[in-house]
Amino acid sequence: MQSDSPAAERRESDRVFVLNPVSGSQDHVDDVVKLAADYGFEVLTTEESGDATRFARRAAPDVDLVAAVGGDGTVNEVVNGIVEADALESTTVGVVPTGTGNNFATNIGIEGIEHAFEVIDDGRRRTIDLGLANDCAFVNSCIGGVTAEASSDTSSETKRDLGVLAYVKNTLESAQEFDSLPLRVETAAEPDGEFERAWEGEALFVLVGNCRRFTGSRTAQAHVEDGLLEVTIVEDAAIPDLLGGAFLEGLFARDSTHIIRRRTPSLTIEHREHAVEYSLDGEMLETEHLELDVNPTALEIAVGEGYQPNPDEEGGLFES
Ligand SMILES: Nc1ncnc2c1ncn2[C@@H]1O[C@H](COP(=O)(O)OP(=O)(O)OP(=O)(O)O)[C@@H](O)[C@H]1O
Repeated sequence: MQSDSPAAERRESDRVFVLNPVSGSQDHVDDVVKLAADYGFEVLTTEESGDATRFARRAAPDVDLVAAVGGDGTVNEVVNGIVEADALESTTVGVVPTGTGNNFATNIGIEGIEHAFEVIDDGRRRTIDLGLANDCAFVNSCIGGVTAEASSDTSSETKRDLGVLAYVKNTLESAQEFDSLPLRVETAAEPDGEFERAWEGEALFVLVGNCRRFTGSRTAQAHVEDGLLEVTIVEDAAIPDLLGGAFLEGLFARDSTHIIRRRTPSLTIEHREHAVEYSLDGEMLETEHLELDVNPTALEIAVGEGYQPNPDEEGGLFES
């Protein structure tokens, strides 16, 4: 395997922290740098978007662990760097939550900055599923149909309380009219022999969760070691329901005629006319044809004591 860094340039530490100084409220840099020095970990600070991927790609072949210090977007960049270095098997990912939403960190039981250092130092390790969208990796979710403008307008408080539903809520409240998406979504057969299915129609949003479920409630974490993605299609026809005063969280939590849920190891999403903007853990990807897969239990992560692979043993709302 080829490495970007010459063998002579061995790292100072076998754990490298990739720090995004502009994530979240941006007041975490001094604390993180001090903690890293106390623990003897190396810190690489990003200067622009894309640096976290580059730093992780270069460091991964030489180290045991690369930690993302930031929010979900930084985790996504770091994981993609490790994938590009072809170093998934030998690299653990740590997460220090200094972002705005920190959904992934919450899902894996990381409670704060100091806790993250303790977990990275000697906490549990688990291997979780890794989502792939047209060969780009994602850990939490892939979302189509929620506009980038809506994302940037959403307040941090709403984002923290509702996660991705905050964007949906914001879009519904601010948009004068909705551009529905004429989509065809094909979900593949489950490993246990369930047959494949296709859905075709006008969608408002398509939400695909690996470590994320779109109920907006306590069980917002999906089963992340089952080799499956949880797909939620919100049909255009759901708009009157969504605008009719129904609590968004409640609507997503129960069955609805216009909300389709599937669990599948892979799927394709096709737009009949033009490219759609998808958000992979908050990082944008524009394409007409999206292929989504799971690389089962491919990503080793440092998890907190509160992490549960399967948050609800009952399986809940999803059909295969
Ligand atoms: N030094 C930098 N300057 C500008 N942008 C950066 C820098 N480093 C990283 N980025 C970009 O910042 C973006 C946001 O980062 P991130 O998602 O980690 O934080 P957040 O949006 O505050 O948190 P969350 O996604 O959890 O709500 C990412 O797209 C990343 O590429």
